[in-house]
Amino acid sequence: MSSPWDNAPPANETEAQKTAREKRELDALATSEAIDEEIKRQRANLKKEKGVIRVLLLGQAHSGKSTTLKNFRLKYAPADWERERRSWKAVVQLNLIRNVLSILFAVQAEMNSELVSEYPSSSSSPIIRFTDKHQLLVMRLAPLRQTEADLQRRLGAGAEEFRLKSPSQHSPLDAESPFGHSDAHTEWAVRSWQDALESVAPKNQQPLFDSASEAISNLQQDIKALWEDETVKLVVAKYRVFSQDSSGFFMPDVDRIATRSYEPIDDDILKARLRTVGVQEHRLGFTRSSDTASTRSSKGPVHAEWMLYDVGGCRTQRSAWIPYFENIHAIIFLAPVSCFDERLEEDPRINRLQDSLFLWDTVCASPLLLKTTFILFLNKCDLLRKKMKTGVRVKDYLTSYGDRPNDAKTFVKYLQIKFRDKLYHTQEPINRNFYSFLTSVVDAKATSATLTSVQDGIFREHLSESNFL
Ligand SMILES: Nc1nc2c(ncn2[C@@H]2O[C@H](COP(=O)(O)OP(=O)(O)OP(=O)(O)O)[C@@H](O)[C@H]2O)c(=O)[nH]1
Ligand SMILES: [Mg+2]
Repeated sequence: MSSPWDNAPPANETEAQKTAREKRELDALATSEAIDEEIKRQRANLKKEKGVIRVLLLGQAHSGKSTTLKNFRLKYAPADWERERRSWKAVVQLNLIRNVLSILFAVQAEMNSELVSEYPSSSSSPIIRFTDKHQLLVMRLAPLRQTEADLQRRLGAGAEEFRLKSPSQHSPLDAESPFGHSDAHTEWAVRSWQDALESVAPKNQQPLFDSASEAISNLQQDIKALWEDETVKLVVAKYRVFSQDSSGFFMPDVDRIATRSYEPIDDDILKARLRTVGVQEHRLGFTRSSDTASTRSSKGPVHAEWMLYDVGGCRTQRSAWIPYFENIHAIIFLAPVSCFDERLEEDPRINRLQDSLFLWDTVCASPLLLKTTFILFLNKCDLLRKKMKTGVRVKDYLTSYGDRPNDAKTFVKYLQIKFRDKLYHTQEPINRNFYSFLTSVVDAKATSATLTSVQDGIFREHLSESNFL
């Protein structure tokens, strides 16, 4: 197509025709410039998108992936963090209600067993005797079941507990086969973490007097009485109500949380448990001065965009990870170290630490990830330290640990080497970028320092792909 400037104006052009032609030409020029601008903008966007550093958070369910993501947002996206703060209220309330209902479940099971047997289950265990007070507490707290159902409906699939179907023998990447069919897609189309939070976000800045807050605050004293009761404590210990994982455990905070005006503090948000369903994308922007960004750069401030992908870690969700392996710059792999004596929720025959090691093996062996930076978080060190003090022996669950000292420090060192060796031995000996950290990602202060190192490491490795301002 010829440009409006190609043709000379006709010789017999009138003044009116000349004005009209010049207007047409000016319009055409403006349109052409607008198109050029749009192309330039799109190119810049494309370049920007190309410069995005993509980071994938991997690990089994409950390993701490979403909690790590929360730490990234707390540190690098404080405005988003503040905007979402009040939406976490519903999640914390749901976690607290689940704590109460778990206790009630155990109390009722014990009450029923009292009816069928006159004898305590073991002669060494203390005798549990209920009174009318306990019957009354069970009755008064029963409406929390309805509140749980309401909150769960508002929060969506992430708020649903995992339900065991039929465990079968399979690879750690999938319920059926590493790359084949699984029931992941049945859970795929549900709402994301952000959608879930938006659905419960307060519509204005006024305190939220919703029905859940009302119900919980009305029962504050009963919840407290249940938690502090000596007989109930025996039941909680006997049924190991909170033993496997302390995820979303808020019972000691009843006074603060079970009030109408409750607003979550940072620690509550980090502790709150909301299962990730599918894969969720979170964009983060970093601007740093060149001297801290990299020794290789002598230019001004460096701007980088990161896309963090948080995935569901449950076995049925893992096949959804594979498409994200392509073009990924870094993987942050969460391996919870306190779970060496625990079993997978979705397949109770499998030890959780073994599952983490298998999963790490499988991920390291992927040919798509040869140039990817591997960052290992040996997580839940706080829970490991507590567990080791109770005298649980690692070698009873991990025979290869042998007669090494049964303390947290020796054990995490042992795991650090085990994971590192697996990374270096799964492929031809090539230089793979590897960093490992001992973490407790519910500790925001300590995690902040770790994230600075992580950011430095990824920046250094992938600086050429970042944008320079
Ligand atoms: N004490 C302690 N709790 C932790 C730690 N890391 C995570 N948690 C808690 O463990 C629970 C599960 O953590 P998430 O971050 O939701 O786990 P996830 O890996 O995202 O799990 P999925 O979404 O199911 O794959 C949450 O309640 C966290 O607060 C830790 O280092 N120490
Ligand atoms: Mg998650």
